[in-house]
Amino acid sequence: MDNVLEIKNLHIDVKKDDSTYNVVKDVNVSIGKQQIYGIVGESGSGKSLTALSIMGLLANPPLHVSKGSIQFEGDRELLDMSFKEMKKIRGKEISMIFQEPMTALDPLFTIQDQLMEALKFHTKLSKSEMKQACIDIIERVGIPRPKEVLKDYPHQLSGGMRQRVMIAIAMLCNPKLLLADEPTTALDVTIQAQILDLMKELREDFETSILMITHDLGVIAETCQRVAVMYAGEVVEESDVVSLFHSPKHPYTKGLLKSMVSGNRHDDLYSIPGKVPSVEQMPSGCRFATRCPHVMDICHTQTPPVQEVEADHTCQCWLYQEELVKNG
Ligand SMILES: Nc1ncnc2c1ncn2[C@@H]1O[C@H](COP(=O)(O)OP(=O)(O)OP(=O)(O)O)[C@@H](O)[C@H]1O
Repeated sequence: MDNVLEIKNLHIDVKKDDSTYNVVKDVNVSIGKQQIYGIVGESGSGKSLTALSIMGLLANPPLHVSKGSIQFEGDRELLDMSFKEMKKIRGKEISMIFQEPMTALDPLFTIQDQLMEALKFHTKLSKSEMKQACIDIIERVGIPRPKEVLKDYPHQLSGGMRQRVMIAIAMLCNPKLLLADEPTTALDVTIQAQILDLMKELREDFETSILMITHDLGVIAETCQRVAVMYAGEVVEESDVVSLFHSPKHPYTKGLLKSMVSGNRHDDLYSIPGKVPSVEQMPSGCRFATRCPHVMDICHTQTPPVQEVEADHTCQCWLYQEELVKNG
């Protein structure tokens, strides 16, 4: 499968006071055409920063990409593009939707104004063609009474409808890649399922690839083909979704799965002990060592290499480097 996006060795640093800390380290992710690719991890694992760096929207300063490459459609290096070049790509070729549509939609403008703004910037359609495009996309994302809804302001719509509007704006120019950062977290469970179904339909209709960012393995199971598990700024495991759920390798992934299963059963709720380390207190060696039930001496001092543990399934953990561990 051809890739629409390839992130290679991405490093993001943050400046705090007079020091520089690493927040995203050596991330490698390849998203295939029309694939839904998931990034999963707890809060603070670097998921959003990875997505923002694709859009060229990292808050710089204090954040900056210190190393790596992000190639769009084979040979277009996003990290080398100027602000002006990225502005042309954002909303047209790569779109993004966020957790809380209320913060992304402008409360002072109608839904139609906000859709028109994107069309005016990215297309040369006439006014009547633009109006029709607005009606069509609103209808396509499953909003009833499109003509009336276009005259509404964001606060007049429910949370689920606002998220549909965000998706409509994102899909308006038929992007090749949609970045979805926790798109259903703020919604109740039934609406969550509807929005995920809508995204799966749109991927097929628009032939779009989707990067799904979530802390919820349920969302990954429901929508994605491949997945990267991120912890403290690193991808600790990467594979196709079936392999991850049936044969998880990294102790962190196993912990996430255990908390998901016990959460569904409503019995003793399991959570991984401890919390993601702050950037100032990042452990040397394996970043998960302080929380890992299988921790060994080497984990505290040396970063484990990324290893292919099964076909097309990688893991960054000393447990899978037995020979190295034995031989010191
Ligand atoms: N503007 C910023 N200034 C300083 N540090 C930041 C900034 N944004 C993020 N960070 C730090 O970078 C790390 C990764 O943040 P990021 O938002 O990517 O995590 P995340 O996995 O998306 O979590 P969440 O789901 O809570 O957004 C966190 O430790 C966070 O404190």
